Amino acid sequence: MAEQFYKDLPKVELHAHLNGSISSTTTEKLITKKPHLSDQHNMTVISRGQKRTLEECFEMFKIIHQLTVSDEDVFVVTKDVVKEFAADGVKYIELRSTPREEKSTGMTKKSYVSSVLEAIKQCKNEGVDIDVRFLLAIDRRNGPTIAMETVKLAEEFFRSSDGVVVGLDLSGNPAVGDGKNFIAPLQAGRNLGLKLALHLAEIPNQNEESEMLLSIPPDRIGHGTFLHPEVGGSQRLVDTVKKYRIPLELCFSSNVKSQTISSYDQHHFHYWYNLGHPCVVCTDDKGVFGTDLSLEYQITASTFNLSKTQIWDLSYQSINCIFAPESVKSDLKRRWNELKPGLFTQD
Ligand SMILES: CNc1ncnc2c1ncn2[C@@H]1O[C@H](COP(=O)(O)O)[C@@H](O)[C@H]1O
Ligand SMILES: [Zn+2]
Repeated sequence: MAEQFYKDLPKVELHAHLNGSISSTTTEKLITKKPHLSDQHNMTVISRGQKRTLEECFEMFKIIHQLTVSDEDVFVVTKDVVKEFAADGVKYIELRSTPREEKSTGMTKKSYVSSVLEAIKQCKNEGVDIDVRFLLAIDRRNGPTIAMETVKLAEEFFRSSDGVVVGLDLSGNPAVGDGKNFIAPLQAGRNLGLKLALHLAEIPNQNEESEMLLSIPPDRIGHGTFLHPEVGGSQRLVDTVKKYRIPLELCFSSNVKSQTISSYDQHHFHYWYNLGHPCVVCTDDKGVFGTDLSLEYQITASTFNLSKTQIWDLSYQSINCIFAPESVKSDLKRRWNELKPGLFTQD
């Protein structure tokens, strides 16, 4: 549990996968309806001090996906996840999720997205204090044809969701498939006005793929762990990211627990933060990695010795990286400034 300062700090969450963000309370709720999966419960979260390989994490997602197989499941999960982020002091979130179909329950990719959006709408109507936007995710293991279908679906909801659907994500096991196959669908999405948040260089030795994906260019980068030369990336990749000033979504617990990074102090936050490059602290999968955004900010502060003012600035700067329009950014900045005095008179 994070200290009160980090909980009270108003925060923006820009990298959260819906099915990776399910809390153990919600998992229990889902398992009650699916007793045959009851022995899977402890398979959905990596406990404190434990680690897995990234490959093992993707096995965990297969188990979690068995728990969310109907529109009702997706609706329940979205509502709970949104409320949990709000309770943690997150004021603006961009959730992302891969539309899935399930013949046995009649769930289609379209109804999946509708269920997510309905849950978001209900949270708003209930007065939950958080602005929620949504990115449709492309899972790289499903290939470019499905990716193009996802872009089409995103386009439909982009037009009809009153600004809630703002873009596309490229994710999934980075060791599967080739990123260059997704350039065309991603570019098509971009031409439609959808913003792009792409997982990039989450594992080593993907310089060629990273270079191609950066040429689009994306609006934000997920992880970017192996972009810089010190870890086998290249100066050219760094220069491209700097040239376009593409913000990085950084997820400490995710990278350490899935072992793409050996320890917190080795995290590439250090490299990019020292360059003055936009860095956004995120959770990735708060359920799987047993974390929340407050804790991720606290880890950032304690690992890199950042003052409360520096942490405040980090949170404030993240507002510049959201996909919602400028007017939303101004509103959030006003909100942050209103909350600031209360936060700094506590000690
Ligand atoms: C740990 N690092 C990661 N790297 C890449 N992709 C990840 C990921 N963590 C999650 N996902 C992606 O998000 C899906 C689960 O949420 P949704 O079913 O879409 O809501 C995973 O199946 C994977 O495609
Ligand atoms: Zn991710």
